[in-house]
Amino acid sequence: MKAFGYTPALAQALSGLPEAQPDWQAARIVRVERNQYLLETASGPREGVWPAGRRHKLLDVPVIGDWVACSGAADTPDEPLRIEAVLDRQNTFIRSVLKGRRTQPQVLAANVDTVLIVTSPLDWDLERLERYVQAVQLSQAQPVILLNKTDEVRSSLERWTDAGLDAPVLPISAAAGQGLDALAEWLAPGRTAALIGSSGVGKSTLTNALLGQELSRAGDVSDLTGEGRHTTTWRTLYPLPLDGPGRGALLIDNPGLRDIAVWDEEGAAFWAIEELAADCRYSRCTHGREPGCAVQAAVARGELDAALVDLYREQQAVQEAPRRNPRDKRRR
Ligand SMILES: Nc1nc2c(ncn2[C@@H]2O[C@H](COP(=O)(O)OP(=O)(O)OP(=O)(O)O)[C@@H](O)[C@H]2O)c(=O)[nH]1
Ligand SMILES: [Zn+2]
Repeated sequence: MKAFGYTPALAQALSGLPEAQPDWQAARIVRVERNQYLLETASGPREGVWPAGRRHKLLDVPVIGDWVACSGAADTPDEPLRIEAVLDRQNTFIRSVLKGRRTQPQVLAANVDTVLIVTSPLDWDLERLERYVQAVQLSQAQPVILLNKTDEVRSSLERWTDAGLDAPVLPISAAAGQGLDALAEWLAPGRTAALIGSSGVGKSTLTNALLGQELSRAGDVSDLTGEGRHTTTWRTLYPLPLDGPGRGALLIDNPGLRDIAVWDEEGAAFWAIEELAADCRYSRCTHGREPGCAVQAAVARGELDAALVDLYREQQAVQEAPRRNPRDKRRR
């Protein structure tokens, strides 16, 4: 599991869960399709289930890249493991989705170290790239810009590589396999990377170049689930070959995450709010006027935009409204 990024801190997080049982084990979610999960465990891949009907917060559903605690006897390898809890996330990538007339956050991936922002000379948009670099930094991941299709460029690349972005700009050609060795600095065994970029910039071509093989995605997924080609809801975490330019890193491929248009600073900031909320005095803090609110404290310190907090609170209110009982006692 070390190749999948397992660390002693995760073992501690698991045993530190208040409800942890001695037979629980850690696993990483390497494929998600609707409610079906494929897990990487210490003894290899296993199917996993997230029990339906469980009460949970919207952002607590296991997603691709998550580390989870699972129960299930090791001597019944054909039975899916039961996902009991999501272990503390290093970060999450969240997008806003429209539910009715409101937007609400949806987690796309967790525990991403490096975000490869793919662009090309034709796709280049400095302001948009600046926004994404900032969003990636906010989520504590490292942004790396890949300027693809440089095999088509005859002039000097300086106007792109020296554009003043707060992230490295690596000229590559995914199609010709050029420039990929420069990624070595960010890709290593146990490190997780995700690809984002507009349609047509070459993300699939790059994924194939890093994997060293052509992926037939629909076929790949139906192998696991028996579902057909119409399926488009897969999310996968691929271990890249050690001897290739991906150097044994893990690559998350998620159609939702790829679409740069739907993924924004707002999502990254929501992650920051969730993290801060763990330190609020009340476990059901709404981050309004409660004493000891860590979120409002961050606003007061100027570390968090008050408007984003308002937006977040609005979305939480909508999401929690049906279950909130006014007589519920506040828990510490
Ligand atoms: N010249 C050149 N063409 C490339 C390169 N990489 C990709 N292409 C071409 O660009 C087109 C789009 O590539 P894809 O890999 O499908 O792009 P994508 O980002 O996955 O696109 P979506 O699936 O729509 O998100 C294809 O025709 C590729 O052959 C490159 O390095 N150089
Ligand atoms: Zn609070």
